[in-house]
Amino acid sequence: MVAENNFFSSAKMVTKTVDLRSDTVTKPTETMRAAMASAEVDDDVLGNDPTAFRLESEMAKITGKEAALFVPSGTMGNLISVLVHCDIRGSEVILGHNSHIHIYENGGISTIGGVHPRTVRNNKDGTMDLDSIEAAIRDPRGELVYPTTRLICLENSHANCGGRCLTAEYTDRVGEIAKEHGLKLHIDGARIFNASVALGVPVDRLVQAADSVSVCLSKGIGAPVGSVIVGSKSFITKARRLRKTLGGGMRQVGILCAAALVALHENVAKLETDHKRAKILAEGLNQIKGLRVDIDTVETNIIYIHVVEGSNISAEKLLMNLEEHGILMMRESSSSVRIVLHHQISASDVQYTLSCFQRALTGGHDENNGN
Ligand SMILES: Cc1ncc(COP(=O)(O)O)c(C=O)c1O
Ligand SMILES: C[C@@H](O)[C@H](N)C(=O)O
Repeated sequence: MVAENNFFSSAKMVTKTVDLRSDTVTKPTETMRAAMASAEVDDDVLGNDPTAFRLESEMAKITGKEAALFVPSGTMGNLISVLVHCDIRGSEVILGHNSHIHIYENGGISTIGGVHPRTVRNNKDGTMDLDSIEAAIRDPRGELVYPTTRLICLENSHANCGGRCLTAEYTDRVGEIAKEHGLKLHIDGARIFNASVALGVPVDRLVQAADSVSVCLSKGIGAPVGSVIVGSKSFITKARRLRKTLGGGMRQVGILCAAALVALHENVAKLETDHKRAKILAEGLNQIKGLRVDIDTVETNIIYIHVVEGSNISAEKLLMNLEEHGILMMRESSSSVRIVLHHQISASDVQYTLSCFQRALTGGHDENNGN
């Protein structure tokens, strides 16, 4: 009977699902599905799929770069970019110790590209100290024993630093350091649109100093699949070849690019609302005993929530309790969880989430289910 009671009580608790695991969880909208169904397509390996070409042309214009290339994922976008810049054995890339490329991409730049990572500590705001970057550049006089630095990578907005935004001025300074030392600069711009909206700075200005950028279409702007890398024409020519080598050349890819064009046209404008709702949710969570959120670090759509010492629940248990109410989130550490907002999270979802947190933390009764 207990099992049955548990079943009924847990079944009753899930009144709706609020998926806050990531901004990668969005489902294609009806407009996207209609665009996919009617997309003009052709073989994008033998030539240029016309819809892919439209998307790539638009992304080159938005980012202020000469050319662009659609790729299946942000991970492949970063991998191709690093491997194009570091095409000589013994190359080394300077990147953040907390960067997505270094932590969440299976070390692909090393295992596939033979590129050596040299990490510099990320500050809480996603930057790396300029003097630390410069100090990490290998002295050419040590070429007998050192790898050769060829690339610096930044990430904007910075996912693991809570979606913090790098300013154009900071990026320009890193670009100057790269140029002074004959290096290239790549930006993992998975959420560059979020940074652009949060800072009120156009994307092309934010990435002006970069030789290449990988922009995710499947994150904040809600396309079902894909990323676009941008750079010079010669960079994109090399990237296209490497995409094929890695198995990323797809045929009638316009079906996916059609949805991405809808995302570009319809969802960039929604990012400001995502950021406002993130702020409202962060401020509400910060009022709940047992939780701590550093409100000032919530600049875009990502919130890190710390379960403080002395609270009556662990991060694991909190995730389980919330999941019983249909609230899905990612565990960040033994004492913290992550929330990512997106255009399919409504204002009422934010209020429902806050009420579920309140109940989970205070063991409060669920007024809807009387338990
Ligand atoms: C900052 C950042 N870069 C790159 C990626 C990789 O994108 P994908 O998941 O499409 O491979 C992600 C994933 O969400 C990300 O958050
Ligand atoms: C988990 C990570 O790989 C993914 N990029 C996300 O932010 O959800």
